[in-house]
Amino acid sequence: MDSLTFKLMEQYDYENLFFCQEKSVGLKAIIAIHDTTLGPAAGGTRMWPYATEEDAVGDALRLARAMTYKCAAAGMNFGGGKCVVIADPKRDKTEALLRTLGRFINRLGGLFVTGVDVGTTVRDMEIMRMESPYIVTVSEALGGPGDTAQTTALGVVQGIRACLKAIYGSPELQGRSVAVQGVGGVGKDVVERLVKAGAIVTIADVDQEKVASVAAAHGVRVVPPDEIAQQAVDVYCPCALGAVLNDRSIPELHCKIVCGSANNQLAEERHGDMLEQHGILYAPDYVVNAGGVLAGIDSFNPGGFKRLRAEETIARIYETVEKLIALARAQHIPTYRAADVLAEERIAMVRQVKSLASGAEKK
Ligand SMILES: NC(=O)c1ccc[n+]([C@@H]2O[C@H](COP(=O)([O-])OP(=O)(O)OC[C@H]3O[C@@H](n4cnc5c(N)ncnc54)[C@H](O)[C@@H]3O)[C@@H](O)[C@H]2O)c1
Repeated sequence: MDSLTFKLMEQYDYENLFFCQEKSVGLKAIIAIHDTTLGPAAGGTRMWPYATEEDAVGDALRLARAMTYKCAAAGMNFGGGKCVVIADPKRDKTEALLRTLGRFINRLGGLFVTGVDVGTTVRDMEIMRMESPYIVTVSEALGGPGDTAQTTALGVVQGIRACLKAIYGSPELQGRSVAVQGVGGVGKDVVERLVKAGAIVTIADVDQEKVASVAAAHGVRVVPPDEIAQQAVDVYCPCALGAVLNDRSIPELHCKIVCGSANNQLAEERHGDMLEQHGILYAPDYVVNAGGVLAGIDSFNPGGFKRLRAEETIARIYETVEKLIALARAQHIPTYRAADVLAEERIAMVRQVKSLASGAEKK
């Protein structure tokens, strides 16, 4: 009889689930590999004090599958994976734990490549990198992109431009109004790019120090955190939390476009349909926030990470968003669904190409 774990894996056709354990350093980690049709599985390493093992397995599987779609839609030759470490990043993180995890990842021989996620930092990746070359978001000095907030911000702004083109016929930011929720790593850089391009920006953050520093640097308007989503603007740009698009918030939105970096913005998939019914164009989060992963993956190109080359690739998020909006319009489906269709079609195409090529090799 199948175990619960196999049932979970069968649900979305996962390839592998690796459990990594080393009692002497307090390491308990799970690496989920969803689909490697396009190439090795890419995904961050998350450290979180999960209440139960089931929660950790569930998170690893869910996040690995999301990475398959993110990589496929972004045109990467990588599949989806994720590593979760069951630990409290404030209390349990040690060099020994990180290096041991690095060794486990190395043992997979490149099946899984990883970088920073919730609860881990560039410095942690540099420690893991001592044990494995398959750790990517290290500093530029070590051949990686370093902090990926700026590259993620570039992708978000490209997404905003593509949406503006679809709604107003021009991608110009000059004179367009944008409400940015959260001015942390990504949001701060989004604001800088928007202001430079002549947009009228309003910001909010629960951290008053961050708000004050961004407002002073760019002269943007500040509103309280609970008012940012309701601003009458062209674009609402969530760069803080997930699930901000829900039954309560959507009827209160006064924007034409939602495009931001926050992960899992739709509380449920049906909220993507609800946005459509309200006449709001939604740029799927996993498409527009792929800049960080694209930067990390660039490290595998000849000569290691090159900022200019990575930025050129990230700038193509504009074309991806354009393409998925066109598909959504042609097939009368919401944009979140169109993004999934794009990703699924690309995986199916590569699967077919690979089967043709292996057929040719046999001849
Ligand atoms: N950093 C990346 O490369 C990257 C890549 C992909 C996706 N993302 C996602 O983008 C989002 C932002 O990432 P980040 O790296 O800038 O994180 P961050 O922690 O640096 O910034 C988040 C900011 O949101 C603020 N915030 C929290 N709750 C808020 C609220 N209710 N209202 C307003 N502001 C609030 C925080 O104070 C913080 O300043 C996250 O959802 C993250 O998962 C980030």
